[in-house]
Amino acid sequence: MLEVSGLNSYYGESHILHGIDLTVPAGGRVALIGRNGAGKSTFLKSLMGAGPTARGEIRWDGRNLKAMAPYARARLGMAFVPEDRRILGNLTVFENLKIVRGHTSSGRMATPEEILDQFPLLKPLKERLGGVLSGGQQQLLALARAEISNPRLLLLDEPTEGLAPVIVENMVADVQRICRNGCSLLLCEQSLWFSRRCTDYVHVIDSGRLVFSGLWQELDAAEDVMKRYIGI
Ligand SMILES: Nc1ncnc2c1ncn2[C@@H]1O[C@H](COP(=O)(O)OP(=O)(O)OP(=O)(O)O)[C@@H](O)[C@H]1O
Repeated sequence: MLEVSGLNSYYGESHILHGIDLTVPAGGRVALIGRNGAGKSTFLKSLMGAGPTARGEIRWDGRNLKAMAPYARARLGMAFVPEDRRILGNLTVFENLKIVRGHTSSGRMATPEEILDQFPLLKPLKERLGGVLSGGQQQLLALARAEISNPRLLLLDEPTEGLAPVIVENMVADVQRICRNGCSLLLCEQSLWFSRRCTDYVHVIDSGRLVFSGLWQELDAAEDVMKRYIGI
């Protein structure tokens, strides 16, 4: 479904990503893990065409996305949840969900009420302004907002950063449910605990280069990679 090959990304003169090859098949659940500054956010922003200058191939169902604006990529079914979540602070939880538009190839979109039924921690906060939610509540809302658009691929940028363990545990169940409903996942994370529960395949990135790609059990066996790039 998503095929990236030879991706190089730049901020001005700064060359951040170096020749990334990565595929997310339909129904696939893929993690990209790495330390702060390794290039995870830059990779997701490159996929969305939002920020860095990207060279190389980004294909969606075989179609090159190069000339496509971010909103057009979203309409293909890519739902990007950025690290800063972008919740609209002056709108309520309900309104934040109400304003989402689905991608054109999707079937019927869920209603905000239906989505809130899936997020029991969010449901009682329906009338609360986005700006007064806790970090964890905002992250759940960002996930609900992504799910309501009925995406084919969910792109999550460090969803667990700064969140309480109980929220993170809840989020595992939410992400697993979204994937069970047929959505593919590309998860950028530093949390190994969360990543291994949500994905089957893992890439490790360091200084803008992939230094490992394989199954989780293969990563567990690659002690040098664990020590050198993940600090375990
Ligand atoms: N807008 C920008 N302009 C210039 N350089 C940037 C910009 N955003 C990020 N960088 C640099 O690109 C490199 C990769 O950053 P990126 O945010 O992609 O890393 P990351 O793996 O997502 O880590 P983090 O968890 O800290 O966000 C870093 O060296 C960072 O300083």
